[in-house]
Amino acid sequence: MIRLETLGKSFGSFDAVKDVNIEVPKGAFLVLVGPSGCGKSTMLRMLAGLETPSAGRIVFGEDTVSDGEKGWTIDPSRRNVGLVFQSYALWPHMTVAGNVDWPLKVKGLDKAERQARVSEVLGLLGIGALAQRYPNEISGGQQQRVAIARMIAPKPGILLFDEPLSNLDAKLRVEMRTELLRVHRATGATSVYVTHDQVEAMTMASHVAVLNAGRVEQFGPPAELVARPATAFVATFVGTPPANLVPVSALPPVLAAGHPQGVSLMYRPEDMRVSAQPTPDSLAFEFAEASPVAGRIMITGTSGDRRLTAVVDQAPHFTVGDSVHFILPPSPAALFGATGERLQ
Ligand SMILES: Nc1ncnc2c1ncn2[C@@H]1O[C@H](COP(=O)(O)OP(=O)(O)OP(=O)(O)O)[C@@H](O)[C@H]1O
Repeated sequence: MIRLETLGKSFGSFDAVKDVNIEVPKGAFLVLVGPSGCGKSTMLRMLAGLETPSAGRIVFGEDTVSDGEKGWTIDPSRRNVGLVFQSYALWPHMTVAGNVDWPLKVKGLDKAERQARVSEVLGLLGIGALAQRYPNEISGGQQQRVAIARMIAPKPGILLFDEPLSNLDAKLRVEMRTELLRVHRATGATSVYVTHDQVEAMTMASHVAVLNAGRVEQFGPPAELVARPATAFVATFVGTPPANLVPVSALPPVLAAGHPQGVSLMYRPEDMRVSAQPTPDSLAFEFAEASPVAGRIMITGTSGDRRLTAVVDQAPHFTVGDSVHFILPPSPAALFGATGERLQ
């Protein structure tokens, strides 16, 4: 179990992480997701013990491992965590087996135990055949597997991942997601995974925390975040594609009627249709692109810095720059207030 209680971290007067309250059970796969600079890495560094919180507490199981009020934190090497970064940071002068063996040596295991564990984790990651190669003799994806093998070898209770797949190409990234989940399950450890990629977050997580400017906007299972976003930020951040948010002032009069000023209305892409001709319930945007998604077509339009997307079965042929009329459903899927809070 990992519990974060009113956790905060300030750098001078700047709050990088503020008032975070989260609890996940043992074996959970928690994903911290949010835009660049929202505080994800700072949270992970606090979990790893590389950074002391300025406020609140971090509790692993029954043990408080960091206390912001008292200003202390248990050393990274003594908190039973494994950490994998975006860069693999393998030791270039050691073989694959040597890299994975190193933390076991540090832990003081005897040679027979170490050999058995190295071959077990290399097997788990499917890289047993690479044991005697050096890091510069294997691919980026293989190097990342070695980094993960090295992390799990000493059997940490908590696995921490900081954007571990972002250096890999798109296809390998998708494969490695499945691999990582398999490894996570095989170890029985609780994992915390940082990414700015919401698709990665939604496909991997048992629990997601969406961060924005150092605060958790919403915490819950991925399906709940998509079905019932708590804030306008979450609504436009999660989902494939994310939902559309339209200020009431931009709506056609027939749809704006009855809604208070200042609110924004959420429309799901799959509830919208597109037309080459205007209708009383449509919004005119400039056609930007059409792309196939799971047997359907995703149409994107732009207007200044605003975007709308619709996912439809059929659409007229548009070329870039054409007017595309997005037909909105009679009722929005949700309503958000001026400061982004959910109204209904
Ligand atoms: N040592 C530091 N001193 C001052 N400010 C810092 C320090 N470390 C991080 N910050 C600031 O705290 C905020 C959060 O940074 P953090 O690295 O946690 O964000 P992130 O969500 O991981 O971003 P990214 O996805 O770009 O890595 C940023 O505005 C960053 O500039």
